[in-house]
Amino acid sequence: MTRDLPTPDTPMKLGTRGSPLALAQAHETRDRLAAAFDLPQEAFEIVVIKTTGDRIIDRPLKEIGGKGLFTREIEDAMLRGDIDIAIHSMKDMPVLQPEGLVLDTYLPREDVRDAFVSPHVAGLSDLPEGAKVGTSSLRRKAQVLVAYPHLQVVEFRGNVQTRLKKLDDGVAACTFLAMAGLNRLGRSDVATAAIAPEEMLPAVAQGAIGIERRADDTRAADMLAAIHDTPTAQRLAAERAFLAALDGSCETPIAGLAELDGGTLRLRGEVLRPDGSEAIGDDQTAPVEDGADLGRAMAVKLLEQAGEGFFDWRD
Ligand SMILES: NCc1[nH]cc(CCC(=O)O)c1CC(=O)O
Repeated sequence: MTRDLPTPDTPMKLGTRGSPLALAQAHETRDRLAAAFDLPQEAFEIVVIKTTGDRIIDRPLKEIGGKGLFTREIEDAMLRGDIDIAIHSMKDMPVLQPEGLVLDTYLPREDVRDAFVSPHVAGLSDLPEGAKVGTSSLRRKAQVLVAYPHLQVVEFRGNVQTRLKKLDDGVAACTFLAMAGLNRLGRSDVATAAIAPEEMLPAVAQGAIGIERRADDTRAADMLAAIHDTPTAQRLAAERAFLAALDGSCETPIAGLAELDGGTLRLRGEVLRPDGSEAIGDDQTAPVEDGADLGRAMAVKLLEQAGEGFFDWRD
């Protein structure tokens, strides 16, 4: 493969969205590849692709197309050959990829927890009746309302700076951000507190970076194998099987977290009514090689418990 390695004249093209977090993730990927193959940074070119999801920032995501909104255009660029690989937050990735593309390389996972962010209080339990919680995440909204039905949830989008400004302006009393994103941006100072998974189970694949390639690109496959993190892959196999079996494509609040202890995988999963009136969870272990089966079985069990109409809602 050595003869095929990228050079500054023929760089490998890394496709990414242009947000500060997306760029930090692309830089991390470039640095890991450069180190693994002893190549200069110039052997990699970071190509920013503007997506519809990035352009429309004033409407709720579910109105403009939901999942895939931030990834489809990047995948099209890769299928055209404009880029060689694409770097994604796995949390935002649909469970199935388009024909001709493969998504099976993961970098070591960051902190999986959600951060509580507030200029006013230390935690959700300190907020008074009717206080506004800003989030555009259906999962976080439902989780907040299940535990704190006296709070009010308001739509909240934008990057870290925008959200902090909104908090300053009093649009909401607090918000949530993934610890992983804050850490990767070097902004863990923004977090008032990291929320334990027992209190707010994170989104499936939160904190994980995935790298997608064309199925027939053997050089990309060989190069990505050198920076792949197997424990992250084992955890995501269980979480994403859980999500897929729940049909996570629909606008459903779902949380899931797999953790490893030696050869044993522990999976916690949760489904919530979108209005936050009910949550159903499960917590099971299995040998790590059975993670995907565990995820599917847990989904089936929770769907059975939830029953008809659990996910129906009007907003
Ligand atoms: N949906 C947006 C998104 N996708 C990934 C992250 C954070 C990084 C991660 O979870 O890997 C975020 C922002 C957030 O939830 O704060």
